[in-house]
Amino acid sequence: MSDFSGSTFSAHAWGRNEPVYEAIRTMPFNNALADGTLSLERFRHYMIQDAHYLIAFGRGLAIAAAKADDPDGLVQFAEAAKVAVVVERSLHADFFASFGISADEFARTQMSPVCHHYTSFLIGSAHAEPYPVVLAALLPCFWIYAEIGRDILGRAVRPNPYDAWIDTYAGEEFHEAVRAVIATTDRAAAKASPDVLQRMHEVYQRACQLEWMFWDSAWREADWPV
Ligand SMILES: Cc1ncc(CO)c(N)n1
Repeated sequence: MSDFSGSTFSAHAWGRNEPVYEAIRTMPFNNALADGTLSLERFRHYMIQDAHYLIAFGRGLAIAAAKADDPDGLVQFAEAAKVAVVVERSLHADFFASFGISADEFARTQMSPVCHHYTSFLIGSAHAEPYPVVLAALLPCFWIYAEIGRDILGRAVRPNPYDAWIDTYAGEEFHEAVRAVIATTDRAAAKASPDVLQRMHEVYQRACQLEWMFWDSAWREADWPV
C-alpha cells in the first residue's frame, strides 16, 4: 500500500482504496456500459435501485447539512441534498420513460438487499456519527461516480444507449460539486482527532465496498432470496 501519511485525508483514502476503485472500473457492468452492450434488463434494475438510493442519499446529505460546522457546509450539503432529489426526478421523468419503466413497476419494486444495506449504512452513519465521519461516508458516492463517469466517457462506444447516464457523471457540473465535497471533507479531517480520522477511513472504505456491491447487484439482477 502506498504511504500517503502527511497528505490530505482524500489522497490517503483514495490511495488505500485504489484496488476497490480498480475493481469497480473493470466490472462487467461498467465494461458493458462503456461498449454499449449492457442489457436493458440490467440497466433497468440498476436505475430502479438507484432511484431508491438517491432519495436515501439525499436524506444523508440533509443530515450532513444539519451537522455542518459552518454556514458554507450547511449550504453546500443542503444544495447537494436537493440535487440528489432532482437527479432522482430526472431518472423518473426521462430515463424511466425511455427505458420503459412504468410507475407501477417502480412502485412494486422494493430496495434490493444491497441497496437496502448501502442506504441503511448511509442514513445510520449520518445520524450516529460526527460531521467529519458523515462526510467520509458520503464522499465515495460522489468521487467514485465522477471517476467512473470520466473513465467510461474516455472509452465509450458512441452513440451508446446509456449516453445520458455517462454525460451526467462525466459532466463538469458534477465534477465541480465533487471537488467541493473533497475539499470540505479534507478541511473537516484536518481538524479531526486521531479517533475520528480512523473512523473516517473505516466508513470511507465501507462505502467504496458498497459501491462495488451496488453495481454487482445490478449485474446479477439480485433480489431477496425469500
Ligand atoms: C449507488 C450510487 N452511488 C453514487 C451515485 C452518485 O451520486 C449514484 N447515483 N448511485
